[in-house]
Amino acid sequence: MDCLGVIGYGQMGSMLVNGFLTSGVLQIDEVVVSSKSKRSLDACAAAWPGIGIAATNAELARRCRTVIIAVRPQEIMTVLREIVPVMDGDEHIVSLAAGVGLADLEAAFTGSVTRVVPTVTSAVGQGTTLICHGRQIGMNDALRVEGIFSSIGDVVLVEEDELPAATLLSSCGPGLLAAIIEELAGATARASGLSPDQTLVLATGMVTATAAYLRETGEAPSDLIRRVATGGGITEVGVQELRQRLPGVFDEVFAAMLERHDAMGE
Ligand SMILES: NC(=O)c1ccc[n+]([C@@H]2O[C@H](COP(=O)([O-])OP(=O)(O)OC[C@H]3O[C@@H](n4cnc5c(N)ncnc54)[C@H](OP(=O)(O)O)[C@@H]3O)[C@@H](O)[C@H]2O)c1
Ligand code: PRO
Repeated sequence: MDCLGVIGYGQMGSMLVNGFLTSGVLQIDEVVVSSKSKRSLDACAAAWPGIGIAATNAELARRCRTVIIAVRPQEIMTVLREIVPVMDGDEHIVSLAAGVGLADLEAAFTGSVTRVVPTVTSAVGQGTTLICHGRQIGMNDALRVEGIFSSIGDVVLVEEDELPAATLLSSCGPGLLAAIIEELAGATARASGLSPDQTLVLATGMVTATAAYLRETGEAPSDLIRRVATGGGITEVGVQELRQRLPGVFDEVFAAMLERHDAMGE
């Protein structure tokens, strides 16, 4: 059987195992997991009775043709040094490590390699997984991985030089937006008698509805702003403030994050 292995049962590893098994794209006897700690492996075995548990990363690599490496970028080369010697070379390695380039991955493993950048929102079946295949990828491996990740949300293929900024938007974005929602809800609570819990419900409802409106109508954000901001009314004051300050803030935020992204692979 062509098993899929997940090395690292942390935030992403556990989210992917849950997503693939819940969606039904993979069956329980098609998935094998390894992780550093017994605690994570016990949590996995408890959540998914019958799932394959490998005692070592090398054992997982011997059992699986497709191997997703979901450890932190600083740890991926150690993992590759453990698994590559026991592999035949016709397997497919899928790296989630942000900032670790195909050149480094392909230097460690000369077979099929793919970089995948998932997003935490796939836990609720929403959001976009970015995929960038390496030079040695075959059609079957490419389609298999794209199909598996399609089961937990949208999939977009990107070139490697597009990956850093796209990662910031698709994958770091939920964290950025959560920080903005926190501020919107906090400002509302401070300016009203509403509790933080109440304003958080209002804020998440408004953000979800706004994204749905833009997606469903196809209107540009500037069109929506024109609809909301009645001339001489309230919204235009706020939008004017934000338009003055936000481009600079976001350029600075992106510059800092891109610098960190590029340093992750070092
Ligand atoms: N979080 C995101 O939203 C996100 C999005 C896109 C890409 N990524 C990428 O996904 C990767 C994982 O991120 P994460 O947020 O899931 O990190 P995380 O929660 O820290 O999980 C990393 C896991 O790796 C395991 N691990 C560490 N060394 C290992 C080894 N030698 N062998 C086997 N397992 C090992 C740890 O295992 P134990 O728990 O057993 O100690 C831990 O559970 C990173 O490369 C990150 O860049 C993350
Ligand atoms: N989460 C990982 C990080 O913050 C990679 C993209 C999203 O490093």
